[in-house]
Amino acid sequence: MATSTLSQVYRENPIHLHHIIPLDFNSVRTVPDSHVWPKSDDFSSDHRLTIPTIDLKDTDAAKLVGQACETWGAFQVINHGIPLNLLEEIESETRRLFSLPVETKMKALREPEGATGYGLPRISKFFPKYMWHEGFTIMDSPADHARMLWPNDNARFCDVMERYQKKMEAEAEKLTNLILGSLEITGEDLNRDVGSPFGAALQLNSYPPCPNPNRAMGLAPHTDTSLLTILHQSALSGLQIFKQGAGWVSVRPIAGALVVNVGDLLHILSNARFKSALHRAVLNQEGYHRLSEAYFYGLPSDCRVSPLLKLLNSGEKPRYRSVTVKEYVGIKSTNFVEALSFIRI
Ligand SMILES: O=C(O)CCC(=O)C(=O)O
Ligand SMILES: [Fe+2]
Repeated sequence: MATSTLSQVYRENPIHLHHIIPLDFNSVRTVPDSHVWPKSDDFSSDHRLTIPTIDLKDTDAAKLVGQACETWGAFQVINHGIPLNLLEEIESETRRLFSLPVETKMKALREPEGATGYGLPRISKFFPKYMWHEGFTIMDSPADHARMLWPNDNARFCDVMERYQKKMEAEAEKLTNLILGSLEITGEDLNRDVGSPFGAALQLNSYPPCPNPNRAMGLAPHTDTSLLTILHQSALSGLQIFKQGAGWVSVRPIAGALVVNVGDLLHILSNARFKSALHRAVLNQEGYHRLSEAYFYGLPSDCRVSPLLKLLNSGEKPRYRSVTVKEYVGIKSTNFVEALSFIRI
């Protein structure tokens, strides 16, 4: 297998254990002070505005995804070709994992310098308060951690995760070609500039029922360090995208749809034509357990990214200097949402 994009870099940027171990969410009746976020933050989003939903069978799909990436940095897709029963399977295996007793989940805890396994979101270290979130990260095969969770009964989990990653890889490649196609850039142009193959990670997210969802944060605002991210969310709203001039906008769950968002790497390659979407997840108000599965489609750590040659040849001035993925992930792991401005020309 190709080296995973992030695993080497994470090894060089270890995280302290207290930023890895999630709370035992079942054992608390009130939100502990460590998890209370400032009241001033408004978690609601009551306007009707939302990201576009694009039918991939539409003959105009390339144009529509291009527009959505320019104006929102995110959109939903239907008729994407991922079988509905696979979406149901990934959700039910995600639920099975997070429903395990906390002592069992702790057996698969991510190592301080590791990239995969159970734990808090990596972005926790940037915030003074903890998030109401537990996650499980997979790169390539989940077998090692799955064996710690289910010593004798992990075949189904591994099978679903592996099939899902394969389908997502093909879907992500198709979407990347469609998005770049809207700029008349082909897969070959991309390969010439950045090389291949791609690197990826699958992140399972769990937002347990919260005694006071208005004072706790599911997943704090961030952009993804991917080319693009494909997210499947359970039938509960929670994901919000920040839109300049409008504020936080909710992404309504549509049964069978997938959410796609532009990550920082595509932002750089497109010379900021496509915007990496600032997004967050708020908690369910009715006390339901929300789940999501995010597939990060990125580039291996030694790839060099800069605005694509074809754009520059057409007269655009580069807005970002060239960086390796490894270097960019390092910049992001210290500067977080400011990372792009550190490489701006
Ligand atoms: O759960 C969600 O809706 C968002 C997840 C997300 O942004 C992520 O995993 O990076
Ligand atoms: Fe994200």
